[in-house]
Amino acid sequence: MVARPAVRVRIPASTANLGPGFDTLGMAFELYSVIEMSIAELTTIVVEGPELQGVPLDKSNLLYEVAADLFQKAGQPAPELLIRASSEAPLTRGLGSSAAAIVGALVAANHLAGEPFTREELFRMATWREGHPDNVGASLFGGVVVASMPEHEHEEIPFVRFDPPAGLKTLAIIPDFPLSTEKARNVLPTMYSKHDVIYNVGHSSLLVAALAHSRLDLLSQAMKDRMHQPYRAELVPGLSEILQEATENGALGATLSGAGPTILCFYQTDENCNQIRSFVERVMNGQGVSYRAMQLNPDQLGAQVVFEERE
Ligand SMILES: Nc1ncnc2c1ncn2[C@@H]1O[C@H](COP(=O)(O)OP(=O)(O)OP(=O)(O)O)[C@@H](O)[C@H]1O
Ligand SMILES: N[C@@H](CCO)C(=O)O
Repeated sequence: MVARPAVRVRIPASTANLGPGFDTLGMAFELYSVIEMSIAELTTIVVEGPELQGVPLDKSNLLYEVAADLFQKAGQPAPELLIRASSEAPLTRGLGSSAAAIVGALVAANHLAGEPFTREELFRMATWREGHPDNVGASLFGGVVVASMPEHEHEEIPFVRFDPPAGLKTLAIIPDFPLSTEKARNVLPTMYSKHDVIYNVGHSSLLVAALAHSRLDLLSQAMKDRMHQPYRAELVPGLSEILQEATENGALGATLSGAGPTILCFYQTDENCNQIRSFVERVMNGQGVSYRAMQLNPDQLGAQVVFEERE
């Protein structure tokens, strides 16, 4: 039998922005996608579980496109691939599913291609594919990642990764309706006032310092944002009320996760968590929105090759 290298990659889901750090801040969660990839005679894409139903199963699939592109960038012809994918994270909910898919396809294809690219180069490719470095940075490196977009595609993505504060817990409120990132970006203004820009620079800077130094007491102030959440509130029933009142109901801070519609509340104790759950239930029932609530732990490892074999 012909030896066919196969690789299995586990990739964490992520949140982006954390309030004011629009397109810049990301944090990874122990909520995983798994991608298996091997060279094949004919391209076949298999998806497992409920979350990935409906994605294309031909070469227009994001995973295949990203993998084929990596082989070409490495100077190798794009091979036929057998790809098997599953995801614990729902798609189009603000938990970085597209970023996890891009990162997973790059790590897997890079492995099959003989590791021609470093992790930093994969980060650069993932960032330009996704359009911003926040979710892809967190999925690739784990923990909290602060990164900014350079002007030119050939430049490295400057970033800092650090561990999330010990004891920081997250309750994700995941509405049952999808919201594409494209739609949630289209409601944003093209210009901002000097006042709002200064406001966000201040809050985002404070937030990074607070997370890096475990100053959880500062989160309620530092997570305030004027760049995207006020505009996206019209797309996410209950968001305004939760952002305004979460800290009076047990949360350290609250934020729209990425482009939404998931909302995250950070907290410390089980008692706080129960208080937040009751509060969110009142708000969402009042809005007639069905949702699920999920406790998420931070992921510290990022994308990992977990298994490699030869048939
Ligand atoms: N495993 C996958 N295989 C193929 N396509 C995928 C996969 N995961 C995500 N996608 C594509 O990414 C799209 C979702 O991307 P989108 O940016 O709208 O949402 P998200 O990444 O889940 O949320 P956010 O960017 O706000 O965190 C899906 O509709 C699908 O086209
Ligand atoms: N920073 C991005 C994350 C979603 O991809 C946004 O908020 O639009």
